[in-house]
Amino acid sequence: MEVCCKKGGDECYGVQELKLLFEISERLISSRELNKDLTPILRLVVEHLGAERSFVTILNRKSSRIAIEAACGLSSSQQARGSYTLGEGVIGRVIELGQPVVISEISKSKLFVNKTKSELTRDGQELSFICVPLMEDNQVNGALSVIRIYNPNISYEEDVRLMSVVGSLIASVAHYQQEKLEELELLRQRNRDLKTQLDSDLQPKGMVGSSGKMRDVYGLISMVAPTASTVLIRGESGSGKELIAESIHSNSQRDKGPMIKVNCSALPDSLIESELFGHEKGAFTGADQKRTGRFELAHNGTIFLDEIGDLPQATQVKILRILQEREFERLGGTETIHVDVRIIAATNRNLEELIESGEFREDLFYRINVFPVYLPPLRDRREDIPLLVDHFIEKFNKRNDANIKRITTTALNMLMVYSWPGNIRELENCIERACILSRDGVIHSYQLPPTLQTADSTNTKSGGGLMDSVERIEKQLIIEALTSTGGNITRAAIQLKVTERMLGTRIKKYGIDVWRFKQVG
Ligand SMILES: Nc1ncnc2c1ncn2[C@@H]1O[C@H](COP(=O)(O)OP(=O)(O)OP(=O)(O)O)[C@@H](O)[C@H]1O
Repeated sequence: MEVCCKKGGDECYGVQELKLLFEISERLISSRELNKDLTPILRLVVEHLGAERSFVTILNRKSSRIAIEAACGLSSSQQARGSYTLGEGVIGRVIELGQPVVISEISKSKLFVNKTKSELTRDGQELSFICVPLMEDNQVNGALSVIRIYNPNISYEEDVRLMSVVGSLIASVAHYQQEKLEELELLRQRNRDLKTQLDSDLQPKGMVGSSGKMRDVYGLISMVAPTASTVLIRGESGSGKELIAESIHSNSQRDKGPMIKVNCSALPDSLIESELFGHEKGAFTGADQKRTGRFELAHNGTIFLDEIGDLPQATQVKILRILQEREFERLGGTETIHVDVRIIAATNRNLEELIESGEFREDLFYRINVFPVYLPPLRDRREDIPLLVDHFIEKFNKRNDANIKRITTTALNMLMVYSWPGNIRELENCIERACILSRDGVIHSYQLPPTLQTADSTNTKSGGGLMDSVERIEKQLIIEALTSTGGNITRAAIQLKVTERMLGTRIKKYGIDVWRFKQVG
């Protein structure tokens, strides 16, 4: 096949052209992000044509604005300035009319608006501007432009022809990628909407935490709440069992009915039955009036039996009967009382072990263990800590009419590494205390309780004396200042209101590695 050969030399122009187009199409086909991959393609065009610069402008159909998408030979500020309206300047006109335009000497042209504020001549030589439309399906989506040194002996026809081919390659891939991106963005948006809807549907009111483990719990709650099933909530003390019970009740069909709470471990054995089932007048010494028990009070609602593992054996039998037959008698009474009550039980004890040791009835266990919900301890869902901290700060700000704005990174880090044996209750107390201690609207690490001030979390050896505590606080303050100033000793010293020299001495004394705080990039 004979290739159109306009120039002589080692390699004829037609073969070079084909090579260029082949390389450009290969790059375009394998491109994943066109705007990133366009610059090397423009570089190839610039090199091939011996040009100065080249850039691609894209028309945004919604705003009718034209902006530079990628460039070779333009600085980022020049690129940012390259914004046109339809019909404005050469580029605006090419895109509006869908026709190529060539300006042989741009310094003499009125049409060339030079929005990018680039040089109009190069070393005293005139520059030419060649601009072709990017067409796809008879629609103009943008333009490909090249600026090269003016040479009256070169025909621009060749350049326009080559650039039109490159332009149509870019346009078809851009169009395809644009469609794919729009489709992907649409799917992402739909996914986000569904997720938000699902999260807000599932997350019970007043419950904070979006960790995977908590989302599983929310899922279980949303499934079991509308049913009449007995629920057993298991989890360590302070992990939020009562909150879960409340949300099961408020999301059930009994939400208009009462929610009665009984802490089975708080009542002595002698009182528990009278508390739960009530008593008739004269049932025992001191029972000078009839009393309605909690089960009766919970009629048409929910009863929450907290710490069910602490119930005495005799009471366990009566609860079993209620679960099976929904009936009981008051202490000292003969009348059988029927109730419509949903039971939610909770425990932080190992019921299986209690069954083994004979302290808990196996038949009752199977009756209450219909739908167990296991609440993970806080140390297993540390990602919820920042959200919980914000939640509690807001809660205490409201309650105390205070204005605590934030917690320092060091303090938050200490909360993140602590093991939280008392779970969310302990975290809540810890934040309440720190909010009271804070004097500058910020929670600092030294305002956290001593249990958190361990060698592990502060990286200091713990000691018991006053001087040890002072040193620990001093070190923490220095670390916080270095963290907030990105390791800038001058600014850290100003923040701490000490001289740089004094700060330097302390940094040395505590062996603080300042480089650790330097911001990268
Ligand atoms: N997910 C949560 N979001 C916000 N606050 C929570 C959450 N979980 C628990 N809390 C708060 O933590 C405290 C302890 O929670 P709760 O009383 O429900 O724990 P518990 O497991 O029932 O404790 P115990 O076993 O000691 O009875 C409460 O003040 C509660 O409001």
